[in-house]
Amino acid sequence: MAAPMLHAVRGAARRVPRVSCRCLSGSPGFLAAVARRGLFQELFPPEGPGLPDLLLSGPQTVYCGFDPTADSLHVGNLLAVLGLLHFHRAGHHAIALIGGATAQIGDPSGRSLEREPLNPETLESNVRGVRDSLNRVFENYQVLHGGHAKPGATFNVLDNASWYRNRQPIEFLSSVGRHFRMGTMLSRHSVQSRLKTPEGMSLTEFLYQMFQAYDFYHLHQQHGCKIQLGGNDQLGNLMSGHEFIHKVTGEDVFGIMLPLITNTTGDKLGKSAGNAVWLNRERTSPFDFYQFFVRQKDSSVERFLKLFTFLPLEEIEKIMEQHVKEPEKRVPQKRLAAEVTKLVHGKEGLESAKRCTHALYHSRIDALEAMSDQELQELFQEAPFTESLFEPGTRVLDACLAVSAIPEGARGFDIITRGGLSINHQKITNPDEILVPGQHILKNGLSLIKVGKKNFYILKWLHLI
Ligand SMILES: Nc1ncnc2c1ncn2[C@@H]1O[C@H](COP(=O)(O)OP(=O)(O)OP(=O)(O)O)[C@@H](O)[C@H]1O
Ligand SMILES: N[C@@H](Cc1ccc(O)cc1)C(=O)O
Repeated sequence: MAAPMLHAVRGAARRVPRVSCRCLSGSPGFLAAVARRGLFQELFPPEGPGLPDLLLSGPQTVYCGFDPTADSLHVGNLLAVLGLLHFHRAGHHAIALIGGATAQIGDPSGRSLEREPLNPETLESNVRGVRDSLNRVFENYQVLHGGHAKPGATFNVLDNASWYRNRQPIEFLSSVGRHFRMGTMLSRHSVQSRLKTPEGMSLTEFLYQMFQAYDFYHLHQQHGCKIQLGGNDQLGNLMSGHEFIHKVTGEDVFGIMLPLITNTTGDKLGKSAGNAVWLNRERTSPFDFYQFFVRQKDSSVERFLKLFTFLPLEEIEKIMEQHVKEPEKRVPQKRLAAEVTKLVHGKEGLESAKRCTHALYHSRIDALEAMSDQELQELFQEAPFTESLFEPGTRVLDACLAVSAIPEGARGFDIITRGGLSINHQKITNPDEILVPGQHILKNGLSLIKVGKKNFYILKWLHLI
């Protein structure tokens, strides 16, 4: 069936101020509460009866898009997912939109170079990975915080490839493209900054804003969606959606910008900067994920507790008061890490992260013994993993040679006698010592061999009696 022609509503083509954001903390109710956490930073457009009134009028539909340009979401994107979950808690309908179509175009916002095109297999596996990130975070949120959500709220994951699949380019350009003005599109920051570079910008990327605007329109028509969330690099795209929808329906829709999470050098955490902390275990293990938050500086931990957790602000205040008295305990960092790891990897993921922390930093044998093969490989990513048949009478020296932890001959022998070796966190100085199950070999069949300060080797013994 042909898509209906879109007509501009008479008198609706008004000009929207180019940069018109304002702080939300003065707004009433739910918006103010989330703005106080620092999560909802700015609103677009600021004038008119506005978003606060719309939210008071009943449950609304809100969306945020994620382009599957990698096979997992990351910590920067998590903030946008949390924005959606705050809406869900307040009884609204949240849509996480996977940009299966827009990822093939590539958003120029915040990028100095055009993205490489994605081949169909990579795209398919990225869509799967992003869907997995979104579903897992939502399932964990349901288990941990679902009891606080107002009844009736929904959370859906959609893919914009589903509404572009059967569109014809000529029909699309003639019905949608004619509502976009070149001057306005050219004025976007994402376009201006790229036009100044020697490579310039392709038509494909230039048109990205039209597709994101059309997504908003589609969700507005099909799901009554009037609110779009995005990091503050998305302002231009949100404005395009607002202008387009206003032109063809005469209705007002809203954009809410979230702050961008940056690293210590001020770069946006994400795929493009190559510094992403991923939400999928295959890319960042629960242990590394947990440690990322444990390592946060005192200067950012309070802000992160407000942004990345659902802890009430009063509780965060108390945690910070305790921190002033006992900073060495790093209570806020540990609480932050525990809350976010639970949300992303579930309770089991948090337990795994803690087991790995105890095994690595506190030399705890019981933690090492309880670790699965997957955890071991995640924790000692660089460590060679060797499987070997156990034979009674095997010496420490034989085990070390089997995993090439020491060189053959006198040099290897010396490393052990001079105290450079430990097995399962116990120092061993006699190369001829016989391996004893229960001591050198843990119940899970493991010997963790360490040479020097940080060279780990994992030896998994098979056929232990
Ligand atoms: N570091 C970040 N802090 C806050 N929001 C972020 C961050 N990174 C991405 N987002 C937001 O997540 C949403 C989805 O972004 P997208 O899928 O394009 O990822 P991205 O990391 O921005 O990609 P890239 O780094 O390749 O530009 C957008 O609203 C974007 O603004
Ligand atoms: N343009 C967004 C992702 C997105 C895709 C489609 C949308 O409809 C909305 C947002 C980004 O790159 O961060």
